Amino acid sequence: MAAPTVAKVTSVFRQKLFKDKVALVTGGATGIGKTITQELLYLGCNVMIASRKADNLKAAVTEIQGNLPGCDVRWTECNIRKEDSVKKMVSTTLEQFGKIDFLVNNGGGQFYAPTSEFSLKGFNAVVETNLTGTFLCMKEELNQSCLLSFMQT
Ligand SMILES: CCCCC/C=C/C(=O)SCCNC(=O)CCNC(=O)[C@H](O)C(C)(C)COP(=O)(O)OP(=O)(O)OC[C@H]1O[C@@H](n2cnc3c(N)ncnc32)[C@H](O)[C@@H]1OP(=O)(O)O
Ligand SMILES: NC(=O)C1=CN([C@@H]2O[C@H](COP(=O)(O)OP(=O)(O)OC[C@H]3O[C@@H](n4cnc5c(N)ncnc54)[C@H](OP(=O)(O)O)[C@@H]3O)[C@@H](O)[C@H]2O)C=CC1
Repeated sequence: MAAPTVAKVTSVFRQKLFKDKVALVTGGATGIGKTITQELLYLGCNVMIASRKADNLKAAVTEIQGNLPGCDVRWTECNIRKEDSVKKMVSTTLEQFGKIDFLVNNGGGQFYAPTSEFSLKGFNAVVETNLTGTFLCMKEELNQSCLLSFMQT
């Protein structure tokens, strides 16, 4: 007897619950963001993933398309710390998909170090990414389109 096929992507929610919705996921090429992206695709969303590293984004799109054949996942480069880059990310997504229903503010991170050894430049990089970057994404989404925003950082 053949071994049962194990689904690579599943959800506790009904498949196609978000049919034809559009989601924009920052940091969607890696880690938690990639997992969120795949669940949204499984639920029927079309998804734009965005972050700084084009190589990561391209590799993620290829991997995800292998896991979920026929899904519509695309990528665009963006540094969420830069306002012009965020504006371009949002306008590119709207040009390609026509709307944005969900914004997932997943892009971000931190350095692991004792406070005594943490440089001000490093601290500022974390604040500019997690706080300012998330603010810029939410502001631009609200100005150009978005209905719902999920905070994570
Ligand atoms: C503490 C428990 C938390 C548990 C919950 C959270 C878990 C997680 O977040 S899991 C991991 C998430 N992923 C990451 O953190 C991935 C890496 N993070 C990023 O890429 C973030 O965007 C970033 C904001 C943390 C980094 O931004 P980025 O602009 O890419 O940073 P730079 O490389 O340009 O560095 C800026 C500046 O900071 C200096 N620096 C490097 N390491 C440290 C350190 N340990 N402490 C202080 N400062 C550090 C770095 O040297 C740069 O300065 P210059 O070298 O003078 O340019
Ligand atoms: N793992 C954990 O235990 C926890 C994680 N978190 C948060 O969840 C989120 C995802 O973390 P995780 O999946 O673990 O880590 P990852 O490092 O895999 O994900 C971080 C993502 O953020 C992107 N990113 C970082 N800086 C920028 C930027 N300036 N502009 C655009 N994108 C950026 C990275 O892409 P690129 O480098 O290509 O820009 C990367 O894809 C982060 O915000 C993290 O702080 C929160 C609590 C716990």
